[in-house]
Amino acid sequence: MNRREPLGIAVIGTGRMGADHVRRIDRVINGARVAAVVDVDAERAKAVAAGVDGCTAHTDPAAAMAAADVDAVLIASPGPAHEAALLTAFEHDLPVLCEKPLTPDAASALRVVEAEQALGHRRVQVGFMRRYDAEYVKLKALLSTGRLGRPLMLHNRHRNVASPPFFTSPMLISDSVAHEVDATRWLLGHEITAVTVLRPAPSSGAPEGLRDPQFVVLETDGGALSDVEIFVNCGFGYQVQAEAVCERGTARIGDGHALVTHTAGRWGGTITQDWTERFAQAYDDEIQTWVDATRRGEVTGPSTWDGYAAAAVCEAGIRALENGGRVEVDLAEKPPLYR
Ligand SMILES: NC(=O)c1ccc[n+]([C@@H]2O[C@H](COP(=O)([O-])OP(=O)(O)OC[C@H]3O[C@@H](n4cnc5c(N)ncnc54)[C@H](O)[C@@H]3O)[C@@H](O)[C@H]2O)c1
Ligand SMILES: O[C@H]1[C@H](O)[C@@H](O)[C@H](O)[C@@H](O)[C@H]1O
Repeated sequence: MNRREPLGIAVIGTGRMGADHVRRIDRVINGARVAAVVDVDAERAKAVAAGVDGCTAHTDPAAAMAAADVDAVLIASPGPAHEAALLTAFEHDLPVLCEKPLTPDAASALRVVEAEQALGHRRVQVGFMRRYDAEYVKLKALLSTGRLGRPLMLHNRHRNVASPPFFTSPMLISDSVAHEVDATRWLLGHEITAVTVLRPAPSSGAPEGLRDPQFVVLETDGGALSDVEIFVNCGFGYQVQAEAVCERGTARIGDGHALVTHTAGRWGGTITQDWTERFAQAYDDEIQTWVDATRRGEVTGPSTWDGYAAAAVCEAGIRALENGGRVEVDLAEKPPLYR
């Protein structure tokens, strides 16, 4: 498809992320418009549609996808609703940007992989936006030059101010560490083969019963280790940091030192408070890249396979969290469509 018209996008789910993507497509992105929004909460869908010229509001994803002016779909409903929306998009053979996680577990993610294979071509980009963040892109580029030698370890820190009320202990892995799982696979070009989850005493700042923080160790088929401190009720800020330790040096991102102040006997800066702030540019670049590729008739970026691989690693991580110890990742064979 080499399009002159702006791409008409249906946004499924108009909560925090979906509404932000609607604003982005409407005001920031070139070559696209929000043609329809969908939410099981009809009032929410209507309120979001009301702010966008020519946008219709729906409660049923299938009705929106069948609309004549819908050319592509952005899925931003909760993870458990993704599989149904993806399969409906495949019925209409529509290009999709699906927010992470692709689906919440490996079996459903594999069903999506199989359904896309049955179509015979890639249709999905998964919303692992770190691949579009300027700092992650620089780190990846540096590692790719080989100047620092072979990466031996990655140290990751992922901290949220507070978790939402529905957050469970396994979701620290499937919803949050999923980002580091993808970043590790992408930065190193390795598959993750085993996961160990260590459980320090929960923070008194975490809701009763939530295992927060957790310390996750990922082993890769290239012999590297990637550790992740996940702490979703740290209380003070949104921090995402990564340090690569290589044979001849280290490289670190995410210190947030863009602006440092010195005043009244102190020095300091500010800490971002959530992902919409920290990754604003990454989301813009992610969606623009998706729109541009879709208008050229191409599919780029993290694939359904990447979404499945992350789900399989997270599933092993959840078993490691529940039973303690180390759990090997059970990964299906990679189909030719994704090689
Ligand atoms: N990439 C990132 O950094 C990032 C950040 C936050 C959230 N997310 C992802 O975005 C997605 C949405 O998260 P959120 O924080 O916006 O959640 P949210 O709870 O704020 O919003 C979800 C919305 O989807 C609606 N919904 C529920 N089931 C639906 C269905 N079957 N069809 C249509 N709408 C439905 C809900 O009514 C709600 O309005 C999740 O997959 C989440 O993991 C990604
Ligand atoms: O769904 C959100 C989102 O993916 C954020 O990027 C992450 O920092 C949060 O931990 C997670 O709950």
